[in-house]
Amino acid sequence: MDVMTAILTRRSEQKLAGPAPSPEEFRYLLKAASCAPDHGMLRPWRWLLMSGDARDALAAALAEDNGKSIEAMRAKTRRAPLLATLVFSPDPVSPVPEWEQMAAVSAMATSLMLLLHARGFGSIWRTGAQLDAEPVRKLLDLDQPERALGWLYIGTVEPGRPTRRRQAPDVGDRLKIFSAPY
Ligand SMILES: Cc1cc2nc3c(=O)[nH]c(=O)nc-3n(C[C@H](O)[C@H](O)[C@H](O)COP(=O)(O)O)c2cc1C
Repeated sequence: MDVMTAILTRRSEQKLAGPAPSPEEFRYLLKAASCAPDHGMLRPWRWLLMSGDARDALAAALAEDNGKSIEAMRAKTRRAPLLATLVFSPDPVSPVPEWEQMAAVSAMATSLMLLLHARGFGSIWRTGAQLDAEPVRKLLDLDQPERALGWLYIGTVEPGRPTRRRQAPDVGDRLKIFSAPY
């Protein structure tokens, strides 16, 4: 799949079943995604993969935080066979400002989503108010200044579902050709 097709046909997928990439395949795709632009090549991120019953530990942490039932939270964490938590691990002493480090994480994550899509996997990046909840931080073993940036839900879109090719928006009003005032 060429890059233009990958970009125009990738969509956030709510309904995802198996199969999901194996840890080895995820690692392979991540290696490529880590070639995204990254000032200082700091790679200020890490991923935590959860599948099978291991997803229930996150459900328990979410339930502990919001007081809802573990079953209700399990229904969320089991929406895809692979749950990949994206952790931002900024380098606090680097001369590269934190916002640039965050931008590098976003570039890597977008590249990964496109690579997953090109390989036949669907994904959606989900966030929410509970990312900073103490039980979640504890489960993910987050140390300051780390913070979770969300979960990539990964799996396979149901077979036969038509592609939802995007109509690329007209962004002409966001573009100006600068001409020097002299
Ligand atoms: C940082 C980030 C956080 C997101 N959080 C959520 C979320 O919590 N729930 C959700 O349904 N989608 C979430 N999304 C997905 C967007 O809603 C989705 O990309 C947008 O609607 C455009 O749809 P598309 O990805 O199919 O083009 C998130 C996307 C990004 C980049």
